[in-house]
Amino acid sequence: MPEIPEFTPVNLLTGFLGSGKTTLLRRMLNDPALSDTAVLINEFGEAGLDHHLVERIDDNMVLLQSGCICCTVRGELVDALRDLHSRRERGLIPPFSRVMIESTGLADPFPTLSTIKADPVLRHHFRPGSVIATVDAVNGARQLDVYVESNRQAAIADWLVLTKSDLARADADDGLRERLRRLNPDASIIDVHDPALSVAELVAGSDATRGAGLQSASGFYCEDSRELVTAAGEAHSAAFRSFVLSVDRAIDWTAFGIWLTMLINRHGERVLRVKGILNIEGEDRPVAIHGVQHLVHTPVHMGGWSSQDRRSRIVFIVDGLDATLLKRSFEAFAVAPPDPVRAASPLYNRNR
Ligand SMILES: Nc1nc2c(ncn2[C@@H]2O[C@H](COP(=O)(O)OP(=O)(O)OP(=O)(O)O)[C@@H](O)[C@H]2O)c(=O)[nH]1
Repeated sequence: MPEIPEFTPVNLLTGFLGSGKTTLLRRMLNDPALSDTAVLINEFGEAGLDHHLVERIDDNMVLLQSGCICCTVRGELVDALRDLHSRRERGLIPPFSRVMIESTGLADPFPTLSTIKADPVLRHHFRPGSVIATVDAVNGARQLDVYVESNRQAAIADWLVLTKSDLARADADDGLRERLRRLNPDASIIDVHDPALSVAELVAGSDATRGAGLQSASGFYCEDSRELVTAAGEAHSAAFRSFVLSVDRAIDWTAFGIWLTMLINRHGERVLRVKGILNIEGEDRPVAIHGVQHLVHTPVHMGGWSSQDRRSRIVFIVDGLDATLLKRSFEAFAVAPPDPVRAASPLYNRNR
């Protein structure tokens, strides 16, 4: 039975879209040292997938959806934390001694942490814990150039965890580290593949560095989307949109692959994130797909379906792309048509 601290630390796992937050969270939750962790997952989009991708769904896991934790769903965050505390007090859920929040890839960490300190109930039971920010070694430099959210996340972190160094050019890592060091000299920088990385240390953090992070970030503000100012101070109109494509029928893998490749080749810069759980023809298990701008990760077979709902769902977060056109092209090219149509279609007979 874990010891319940007087003030339960609330750790924040932040980092830009697709930078590896859920992957790191899964690793943390698999570590016995962190088994007594309640988890709040916040996603920017119409349909959250991360709680499926973590492949752990229980009473100590809460999904905060349909908005960004630092602005539109801040009230939901307060309610969720109060509810977790109340259910723990009444013995309705397994006791937990820390909370981990995985924020959206667009969230400003500062309002989330200040919410915990400002709320009249929460501040008696919880305290801000360490902030862990994942930074993608492939896309991170460009994201820092263009998206102010990425700078805010890195500036407030106690730990900057470099991800995807295995996919990046060897020299990309040095430049990125240097840049992160200038942005946040107090943070510890570690590569996610470094054998010395201890997830228990990540959550321990230090009050001293956290205080510095909070102050340096206090001038930042959050907009859920739309008009933003870049780190360089230039006006930047970022039309972030999130939408989900959902399909009842099984998807033809070849047709889908061609469609996705064409989309990324043409519009990769503007596809900030694509992630999906797909029901592929001839496969019993769901397949998870991930893309971040021009980088498409190797698809992964998941353990199994978590419910009877076997629809494919693909979440997009785009910057200035027309969702209607994208949906139309998806339906035209990527969705497996019913059998009689398929038989007559050269596209769907390819590679068979
Ligand atoms: N090769 C490699 N792939 C990684 C690494 N970290 C994450 N990925 C992959 O990157 C993709 C996105 O990872 P996620 O963990 O879902 O990223 P995220 O930050 O949670 O994404 P959002 O919640 O959408 O912002 C997945 O395909 C991961 O398997 C890494 O260090 N190396």
